[in-house]
Amino acid sequence: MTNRQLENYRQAFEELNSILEMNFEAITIANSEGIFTKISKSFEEKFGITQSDIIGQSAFKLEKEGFFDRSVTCEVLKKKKKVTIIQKAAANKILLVTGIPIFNKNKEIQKIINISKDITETKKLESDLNNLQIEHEWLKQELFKRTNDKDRITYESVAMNNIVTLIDHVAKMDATVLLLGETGVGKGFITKLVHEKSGRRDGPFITINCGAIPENLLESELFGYEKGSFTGASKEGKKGLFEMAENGTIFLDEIGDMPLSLQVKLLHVLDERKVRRIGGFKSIDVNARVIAATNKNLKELVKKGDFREDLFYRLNVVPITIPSLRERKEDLPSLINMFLSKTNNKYGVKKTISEEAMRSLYDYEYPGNIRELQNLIERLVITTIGDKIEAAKVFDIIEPIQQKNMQDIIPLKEAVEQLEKKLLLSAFKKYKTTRKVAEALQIDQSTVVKKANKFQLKTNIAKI
Ligand SMILES: Nc1ncnc2c1ncn2[C@@H]1O[C@H](COP(=O)(O)OP(=O)(O)OP(=O)(O)O)[C@@H](O)[C@H]1O
Repeated sequence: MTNRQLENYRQAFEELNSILEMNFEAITIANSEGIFTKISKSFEEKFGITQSDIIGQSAFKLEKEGFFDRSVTCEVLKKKKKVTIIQKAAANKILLVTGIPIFNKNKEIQKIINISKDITETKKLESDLNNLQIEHEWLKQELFKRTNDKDRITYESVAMNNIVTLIDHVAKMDATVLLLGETGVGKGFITKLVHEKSGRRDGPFITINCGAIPENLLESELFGYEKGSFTGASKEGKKGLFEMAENGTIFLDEIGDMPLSLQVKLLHVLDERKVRRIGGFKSIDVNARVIAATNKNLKELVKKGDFREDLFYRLNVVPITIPSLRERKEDLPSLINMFLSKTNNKYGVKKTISEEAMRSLYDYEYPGNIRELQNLIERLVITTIGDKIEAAKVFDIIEPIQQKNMQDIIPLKEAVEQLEKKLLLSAFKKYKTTRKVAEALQIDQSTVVKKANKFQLKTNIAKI
């Protein structure tokens, strides 16, 4: 080698070293066996890895030991070409590494130069952006749902969640639904939901309270009449509600109060899917989904002969029992907040509820269920002078109601059952398990389970 060649090599070596000393790129160099021979100063500084950690070490060994999750040097040696990968390295760093093979004249890999860029921050930003995009999408959907469904169903309880799941499923089928439950639990509300979730949502939603209308009027309302069919009938005749509900849903509220004579007619309409107006001879096709509701025990009415058994089975295709508010107190806080915000909006005020007031609202039994809660919140908002509804105000309203309820004369058996149910509820709230409840009430555990089932207490009963 001439002096000049030697000098050229020395200069090239110095140039390479000064590149490696520069602070902008993190570089490592490995030989044809994947052993690291050099690392740049910036590599040391950026990733806190010292020469002694890596020089003389095999990339294969470091990969195996988990020094980094995958090695670009190994991949270049395998693929024999330039490779770019994302690598998880020490100190939770994420690196974008490009490995460039340097070939000798026999086209064998002589060295591999790896250039690493720290993209930890970029990756984090990318993941944050991704999360934000998901959140944004969710919020958009939620906003859409809320603006398109102003009277959204509010619940937290497992019992109501099961009902909503069932409704989602049943709504799409055209089956008759029978809603059962105490007054004010939301039977009408749920019926509307079934209609809105069904394929009939663009059709009419017709409601009739079968208990509030005199028998002869109810008949003409439901089935319509032909002109001149009775004194006082309009000259043109009138369409009945079944006809008006064409392609939609008809909600027969308080079905338990429907007079027996009309029950026969209703059964006929349900069986034949045809209706005949009063005074008419023509049968008119009926294409309406029927949803019925009652707060009465239909089986008892059947036993007493007040409700037709065949109609009961005809309606009881999909029975859904909505539990009372007492049995799903988990729903109370969100219902209270929802009614509070609705009432605030209605009256243009911004009342809040103190924690203690919230607790007293929670402890109340709500014989009138959600309707009573709704009215109670409205009364509280209207009668509270300041901005905060306090417990004293709640008691002002609740206590007289409670006293009134106590004064009601009801059959002794019913009163005893009410007390039993109340006791069981309080005991479950406190003791959680049937064993402890049985101990506290000094009865058998099997009696506790039997009574909890009888009263449909949807407590998460742990049978221990
Ligand atoms: N889960 C709910 N979320 C929000 N509002 C509800 C809910 N359930 C019921 N409501 C509201 O409570 C009130 C009473 O409900 P609804 O009239 O449907 O009860 P009901 O069981 O049909 O009563 P009744 O047997 O006396 O006819 C309504 O104003 C309804 O909008």
